[in-house]
Amino acid sequence: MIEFRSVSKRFADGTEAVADLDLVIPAHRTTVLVGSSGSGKTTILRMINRMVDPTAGTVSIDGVDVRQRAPVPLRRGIGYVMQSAGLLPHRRVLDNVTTVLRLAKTPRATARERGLALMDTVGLDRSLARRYPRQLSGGQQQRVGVARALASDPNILLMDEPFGAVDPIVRAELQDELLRLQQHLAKTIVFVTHDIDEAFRLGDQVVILETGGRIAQQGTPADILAAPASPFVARFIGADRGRRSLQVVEQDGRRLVVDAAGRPAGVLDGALDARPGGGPGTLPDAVPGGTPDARPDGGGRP
Ligand SMILES: Nc1ncnc2c1ncn2[C@@H]1O[C@H](COP(=O)(O)OP(=O)(O)OP(=O)(O)O)[C@@H](O)[C@H]1O
Repeated sequence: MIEFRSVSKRFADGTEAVADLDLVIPAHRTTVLVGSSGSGKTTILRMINRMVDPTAGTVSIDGVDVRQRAPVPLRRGIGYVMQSAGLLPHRRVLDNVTTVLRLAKTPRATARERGLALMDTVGLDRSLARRYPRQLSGGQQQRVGVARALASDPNILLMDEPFGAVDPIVRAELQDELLRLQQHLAKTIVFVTHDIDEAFRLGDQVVILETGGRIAQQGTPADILAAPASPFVARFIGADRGRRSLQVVEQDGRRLVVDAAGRPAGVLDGALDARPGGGPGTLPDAVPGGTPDARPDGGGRP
């Protein structure tokens, strides 16, 4: 668990990036910090691995104040992924992935094996191991960045707008990959983004920040969608513009879900009201297991 207690950060020029922040980040979950530019997200993230030290308050990991830890070993034990991937341009992909292992004097063959296994983990073909970063696509570079961050098997992974520079399709792929990875790895992930859709997709906990790192609302995506805590939050999540409202319309005998602008978002699964008398929103209370095919006697089909 990572805990911020009464944490403030004032930079030398007087900018108060974070003011009196109290925040608990649970272990083995993904917490997403989301907010507009300048709301202090990066500063909060960097106080965890001491790239920035607070001017007041304490940041602790599992009850230990991070200031009791020397910055370099602390950082080596915490994965960090940035928007630009931050790869070393003159080193091959595999060498980038194994940077931390080499610093820790891991034997060459062991580091190599681990590096290749990490490439598998993040969905990178091993044939790319000998390429240089410039010979990869933006999405592939980000995967290398994630593999490198996982190399020391850290408990904590800090991700600062990691998918901000890739196109929407690749971004969605990377988000899927992260969700898949996290199911197996269960790291404590702190993820920074501007994008509320990305926050809702990835976050077990979402923290919406206003200027000065003030928490406008924190909770699960469902909590926040169901009850935005203020007009600011409603605006931020698009609820005030009806952007989040979905409706069901009938077309060609199928029931489509459309968004506020009338764009199709999907087809409503017919299983919910397939029985006689079923209407919109009817639960399948007469069908054990949820769908006819799931009946223990196999009686769903003729
Ligand atoms: N080294 C610094 N010196 C002075 N001010 C800084 C420094 N780093 C950040 N700030 C200021 O602190 C505030 C918070 O910055 P921070 O980068 O944490 O915000 P952010 O929410 O991550 O923004 P963005 O989404 O644009 O990256 C901003 O006003 C920024 O200009």
